[in-house]
Amino acid sequence: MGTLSKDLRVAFIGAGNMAEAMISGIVKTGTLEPRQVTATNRSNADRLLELHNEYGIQGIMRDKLQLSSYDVIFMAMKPKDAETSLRSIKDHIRPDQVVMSVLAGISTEFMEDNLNEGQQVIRVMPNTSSMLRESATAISPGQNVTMKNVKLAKSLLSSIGEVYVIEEDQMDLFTGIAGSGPAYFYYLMEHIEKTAEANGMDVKQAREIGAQTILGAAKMMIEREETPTELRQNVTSPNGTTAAGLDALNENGGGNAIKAAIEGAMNRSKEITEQMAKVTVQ
Ligand SMILES: NC(=O)C1=CN([C@@H]2O[C@H](COP(=O)(O)OP(=O)(O)OC[C@H]3O[C@@H](n4cnc5c(N)ncnc54)[C@H](O)[C@@H]3O)[C@@H](O)[C@H]2O)C=CC1
Ligand SMILES: O=C(O)[C@@H]1CCC=N1
Repeated sequence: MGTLSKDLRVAFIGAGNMAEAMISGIVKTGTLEPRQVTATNRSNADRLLELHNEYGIQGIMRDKLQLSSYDVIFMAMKPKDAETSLRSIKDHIRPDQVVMSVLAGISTEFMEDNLNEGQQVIRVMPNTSSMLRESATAISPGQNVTMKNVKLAKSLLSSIGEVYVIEEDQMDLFTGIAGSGPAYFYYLMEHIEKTAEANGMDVKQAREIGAQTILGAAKMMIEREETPTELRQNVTSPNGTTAAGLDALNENGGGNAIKAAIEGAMNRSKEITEQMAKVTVQ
């Protein structure tokens, strides 16, 4: 990916978990210098100071933020605050500035409807592994965005992990798999720890062992040619321990639970889109 300009300036509106994960990835990889990044929120000055102390970035209260001096403006508040926030920025930005939203369920159409005609927008779905440069991030460009700014988005976001340009109608599914996905693995880990502890192992040791096992399996799927089914079969000896484990997983609805989790998150993303459309119509 191309080198980013030392003059590029990026603002995060909303300074919560997702903004921090992205800021950490962007700054700690040296992709942008801390002076190029600003975070803002409505009223929590302590939080802005915390981000300044940790990453060296600027923390500026929302009413003091000079929006016109940023090339990229990340919307990183909750989806319910999207409409008010978009409307509050629309008359303070130029069409050549690009608004990138990480908000689940907020469509490029919704962004464009709540900003001025011709505004460049990109819908982004990262995950919190951005913090360690391991996000799986999707982007879907809006209708006014230039190729130059799509390239800029790819360069900037590749500093926090892998970037996929996808059709926007796949964004809800992507959110179910990757945006929400880390939580499924943390939930899995919580159960590994509980089970290990109940069977006499130290929790800290169980966490290390479980995490190394998840990491190893993820690397096998990325680096090897075999399909997940082949990889699973390679672990599973006839009448062995894995077969017993997988039988128990299936008897307890393991496969269905994974499908339900992804579709549950996907459907919630669609529902947010529908709810927001109703809000705008009223
Ligand atoms: N947490 C995650 O794993 C992911 C979150 N997202 C999206 O990121 C967004 C933020 O999520 P989190 O960081 O987890 O939430 P959070 O609750 O940790 O942070 C939200 C932040 O927005 C601020 N805020 C709210 N309204 C504002 C306004 N009008 N102006 C300025 N700041 C405002 C809040 O003060 C807070 O700092 C959500 O829309 C979510 O869909 C997307 C991908 C993954
Ligand atoms: O739970 C949520 O709504 C956000 C979006 C994807 C991950 N976290």
